Amino acid sequence: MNTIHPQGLDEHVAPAVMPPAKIAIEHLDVYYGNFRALKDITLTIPTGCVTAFIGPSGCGKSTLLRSLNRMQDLYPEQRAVGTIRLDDGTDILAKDTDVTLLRSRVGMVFQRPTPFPMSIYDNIAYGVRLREKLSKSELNDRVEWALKKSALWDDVKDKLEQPGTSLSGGQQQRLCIARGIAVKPEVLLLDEPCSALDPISTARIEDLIDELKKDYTVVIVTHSMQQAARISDYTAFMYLGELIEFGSTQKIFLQPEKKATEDYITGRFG
Ligand SMILES: Nc1ncnc2c1ncn2[C@@H]1O[C@H](COP(=O)(O)OP(=O)(O)OP(=O)(O)O)[C@@H](O)[C@H]1O
Repeated sequence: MNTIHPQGLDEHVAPAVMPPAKIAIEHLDVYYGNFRALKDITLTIPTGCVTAFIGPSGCGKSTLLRSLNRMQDLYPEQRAVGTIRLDDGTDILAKDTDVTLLRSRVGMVFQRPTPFPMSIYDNIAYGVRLREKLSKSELNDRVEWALKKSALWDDVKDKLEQPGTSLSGGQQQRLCIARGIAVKPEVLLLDEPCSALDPISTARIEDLIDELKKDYTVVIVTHSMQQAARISDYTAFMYLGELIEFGSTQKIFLQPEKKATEDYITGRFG
């Protein structure tokens, strides 16, 4: 089979047995008005791994990612139908599920860095204050912890009162990741987190994702197959709203079972 062997692929050998599901998606359809953007998706997201969603533009990667913390709720014309369960049995799409609590368990970082219009410190502390009653020193510790985890502490420790928007693009994205992990989510959803970044900032975020999977389950949408190969343990290939193939990243890149996957991986379309 004619496949490519991207750099970094060898470093990510998925466990021989797939870890238990952190999130189990069953028969998921998502609609924008009458348009069915996701078609009968069934997929498990393994615990403590990085799972990448890849596929050509418009195939439904972001739609699938956004359904994992019910972003569709924010738009009346969008509708998700099916079942998505967390490992403790929480039915993510159920009407009576507490969406605020869900989003603190399943956090999201967007494509473009979106610091809040407040200080670096408050960008991190804001979500924590909403959810937990911490003393000032506990809050300071949490802010420091999140900034250290996001490899940003050394850059900002002397200017925590400056606006988040005063940072560079790459630093702002690390700030958004710090904000995401400060509330201690179980799952971190990353929607093309490097698309607005230069190669050096991208490399730092990729290193960070590698670190984060020690504590979190990470799901990432990426346009870059090289990036998927470098950082993910499992890969889901999507096409026209369907899940075509899911497996270890090694297998998807080196021995895809479906012709469409092979064609995409080898650059014949997309
Ligand atoms: N707000 C919306 N209203 C109507 N249709 C939408 C909306 N957002 C996405 N779609 C459609 O749903 C389908 C899936 O879009 P989605 O953004 O999930 O794809 P994607 O794979 O993430 O694409 P890209 O790689 O370009 O970001 C596409 O056909 C898109 O046109």
